[in-house]
Amino acid sequence: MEETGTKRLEGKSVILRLEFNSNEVKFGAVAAIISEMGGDIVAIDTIHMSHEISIRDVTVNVIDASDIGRMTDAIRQIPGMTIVNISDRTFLLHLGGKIEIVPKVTIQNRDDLSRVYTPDVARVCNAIHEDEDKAFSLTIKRNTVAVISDGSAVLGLGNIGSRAAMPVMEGKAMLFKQFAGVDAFPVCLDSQDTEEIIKTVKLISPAFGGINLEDIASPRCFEIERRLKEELDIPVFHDDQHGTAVVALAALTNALKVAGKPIGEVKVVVCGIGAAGMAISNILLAAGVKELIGVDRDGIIADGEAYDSSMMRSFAARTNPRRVRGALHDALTGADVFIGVSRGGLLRRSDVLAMAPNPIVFALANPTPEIHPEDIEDIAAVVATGRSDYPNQINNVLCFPGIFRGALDCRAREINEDMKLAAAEAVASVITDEKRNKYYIIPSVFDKNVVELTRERVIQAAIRTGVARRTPKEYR
Ligand SMILES: NC(=O)C1=CN([C@@H]2O[C@H](COP(=O)(O)OP(=O)(O)OC[C@H]3O[C@@H](n4cnc5c(N)ncnc54)[C@H](O)[C@@H]3O)[C@@H](O)[C@H]2O)C=CC1
Ligand SMILES: CC(=O)C(=O)O
Ligand SMILES: [Mg+2]
Repeated sequence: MEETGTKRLEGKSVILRLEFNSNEVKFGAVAAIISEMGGDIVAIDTIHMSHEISIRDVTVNVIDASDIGRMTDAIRQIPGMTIVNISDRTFLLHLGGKIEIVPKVTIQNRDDLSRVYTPDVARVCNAIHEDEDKAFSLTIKRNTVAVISDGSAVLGLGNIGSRAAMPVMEGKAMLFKQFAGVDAFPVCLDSQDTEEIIKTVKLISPAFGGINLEDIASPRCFEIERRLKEELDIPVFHDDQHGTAVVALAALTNALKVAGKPIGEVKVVVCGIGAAGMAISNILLAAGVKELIGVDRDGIIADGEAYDSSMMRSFAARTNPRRVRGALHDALTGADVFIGVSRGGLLRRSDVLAMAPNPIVFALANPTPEIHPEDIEDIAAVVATGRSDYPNQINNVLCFPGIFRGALDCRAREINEDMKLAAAEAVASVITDEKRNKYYIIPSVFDKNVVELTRERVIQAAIRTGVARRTPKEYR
C-alpha cells in the first residue's frame, strides 16, 4: 500500500424523490439498480400514492460520492421513472442555519412587556451603569461566548472567507450549547486585518463572557490572541491552538501508555507549525517531551536557519536538539510519534515504516487526515484522526465546551496554562486503565464525564492560580 495523496471520496447520503407509474414500473427495479450501483437504501417515504402515480422519497447512503451520478443516470433510463428532486441530507440540515435564539420568558401582556423592555428595563440598565460587574448577573454575558472567525483557515479548507466559515462556527455554537449549556454565537468578520479584528472583538466584548477564536490563520492568530488577552478581562481562547493542544496531550498521554513509552523518552514530530502545531508543540514541551522536531512547508525547522517571524526563531531554538535537517521523512526516521496538523494526504506508509517500533500516528488535518488509518493500522501502535467516523477522534470539541463551562462558572479572567494542563489531565483520566487500548485512547464527546471532569479541574486550577473572580458554591 503506497503512497501519498490517495484520493478518497467521503460517504454521502442523498434523498431521491422518485415519481413513477406503478402500472409501468415496479419499485423493486429501482431498488435493484440502486444496490447494483453501490447504494444502500436506508429509508423509503411514500409522499403520494394513487392508482397510477406513486411518489416516494428514497434515502440512499453511498460510500463514493461519484456513485450518485451513475446511479441517477441509470434510474433515468427506466421507462416511466422520473427523478423529481435530489437532496443532500447534509445541505437539508443546513437550510436556514443550525441555531436560533429562544427567549427565556414569554411576553404575554403589557405588564410583561414593561418589565422585559421599557420602562422597567431602565432600572436594570442603571444598576449595571452603577456597577458594571452586574452585567454578569443581569445579562446574558455570564453564559455567552462569541465564536469569532475571519474565515482565513477554516478546518483544512484554507482561506474560504467569512461567509463560508459560518456553517463551521454555527456548528461550534451548537457544540457549546449541547455539551456544556454555553450560549455561543457565531461572529464571522468581514476583515482579515489583525488590527481591525482586534478592534472589532474589543468593541463587541461587553455582551460576552468569553471569546473563542476559531479558524484564524497563523501567524495572524498569535498576535490577535496575545493582544486580546492583554486588553480584555474575559477569557480569550484560540481553540485551534489550545483546544487542539489540550486534546492532543490527553490523547498522547494515553497512547504512550498503550505503546509502553515514557513521555520524557519519546521523539515527537509535529507536522504543520501553524496555529495548532505551535500550541501542540508548546504543551508537549511543557508536559515533558524532550525531543520534538517541527516540520512545515519548507521542511524541518532547525536553529540557525533564517526565519521571518520571531515565533518561528523561538520555536527553532526550543526544539530539534539534534539539529536534524531535511524533509518530513528525515524527521520521521526513528521517531516515536507523528502529529499532523497540516494538510490531508501528505504522510506516506513508507514514512511510518521508517519510524521507531510501535509508532503513534495522530493524523489530525480536517476533513482529510494526513494519512487514512486503514493504510497503516497494521504497522502503528495507535492511530488517531480528527474525524468522527474513525476510532480515536482527537478533536478540540472534547475540551472547549468543558473549559469554557469551568471558566464561565468561576468567572475566570483568563484561561491560563495551568487550566489547560488540568483540562488535558481531565480528558485523559476519563479512560481508565482497564478500558484503555489502541482503539480507545480518548473518550467520546458524548461521554458526560468529559465536560463534568474538565469543568471541575479547570475551576480548581483557576482558583489555585488566582484568576477566578467567583467561587462556585461547591468549592466554598
Ligand atoms: N483535529 C482537530 O481538533 C484540529 C485539526 N486541525 C486541522 O489542522 C490543520 C491545520 O490547522 P491550523 O493549525 O488551524 O492551520 P494553520 O493554517 O494555522 O497551519 C497549517 C500549517 O500547516 C503548514 N503546511 C501546509 N502544507 C504543509 C506541508 N505540505 N507540509 C508541512 N506543513 C504544511 C502551513 O505552512 C501552516 O504552518 C487543518 O487541517 C485543521 O483542520 C486544526 C485544529 C483542530
Ligand atoms: C476541529 C477544528 O477546529 C478544525 O479542524 O479547525
Ligand atoms: Mg478550528
